[in-house]
Amino acid sequence: MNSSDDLIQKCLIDWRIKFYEYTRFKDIELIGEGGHGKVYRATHKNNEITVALKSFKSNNVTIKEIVNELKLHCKVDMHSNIIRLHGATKNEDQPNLSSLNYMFVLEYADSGTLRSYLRNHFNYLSWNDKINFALQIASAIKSLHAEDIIHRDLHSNNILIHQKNPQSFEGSRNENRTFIFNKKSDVYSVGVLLWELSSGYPPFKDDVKPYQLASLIVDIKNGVRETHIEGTPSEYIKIYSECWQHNPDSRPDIQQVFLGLKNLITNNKQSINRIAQDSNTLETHGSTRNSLFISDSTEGILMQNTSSSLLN
Ligand SMILES: Nc1ncnc2c1ncn2[C@@H]1O[C@H](COP(=O)(O)OP(=O)(O)OP(=O)(O)O)[C@@H](O)[C@H]1O
Repeated sequence: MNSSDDLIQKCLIDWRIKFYEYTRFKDIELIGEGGHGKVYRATHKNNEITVALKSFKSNNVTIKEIVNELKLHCKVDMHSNIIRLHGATKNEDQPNLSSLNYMFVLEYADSGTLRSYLRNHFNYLSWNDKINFALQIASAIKSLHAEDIIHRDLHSNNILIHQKNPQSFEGSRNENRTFIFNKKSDVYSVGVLLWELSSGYPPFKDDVKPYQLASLIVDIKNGVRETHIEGTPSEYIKIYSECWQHNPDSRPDIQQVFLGLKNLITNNKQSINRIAQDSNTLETHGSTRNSLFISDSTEGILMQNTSSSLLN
């Protein structure tokens, strides 16, 4: 055992993180790769639960960063919209590698990233679904900020969908970034995500050819923003426009964003009830009305971890 092993093992003990024997996993299959290393899907032999195993490339990540990421996961592990850390494992099949053959054992999200989900399913989403997704994102960031954790890298490829519920899953590991990030930077990113939920695609998607990138960045710094998508509820526009204000001090905090979205859902439900009542009244007078403009699927937030309704 080397000193890196010692550090990780100490962290597992201190933070009461469960260790799983690597041999207890079967059907291990590569499903993705990010800056830090590869991600595999696997099934635990005892209980048939599917998990994600996240590995680390020794060149790209330091032990300190891995230990920090473990601690971050532990701090926010209670939130249903943040991918749960089940524990850690170690791939002993590769004894020549450094201790970075440790892997995280994570909750598995079954429906890909938010960006790909929007690409494939946008036309099937009601406004209620979109606001519901927005609320879940705000709720996850609210719980990070409550622990004074800043995400710093929030975008639709960092949010995974599990049975239709978005789970924001990555605390940022990059401590050496040049930019200074604060909670209001996350709020800006939430504003951009809310716009993406209204459009189905990331901002300025047609303007980001390499030769246009530099001028686009200057434009954005000068306050240029995407145009609103027709049909977007005005209260929703107000929320994301406040989030992406140029001056960070003018942006709301995440709690305010969360409450704004929650009110929007409550108001929509009241509209639905009103329409349903109108509809009943009309039916008793011999006419029919099929005009529910928002499907009532907000239970997704309440029914986390059930097969029909959950949100990375
Ligand atoms: N818990 C998970 N469940 C299902 N798929 C996952 C999970 N974690 C990661 N993936 C898949 O693996 C891909 C890469 O994940 P990773 O965490 O490396 O993303 P990244 O944010 O691009 O990387 P980094 O944070 O290192 O820059 C994801 O885009 C996703 O498709």
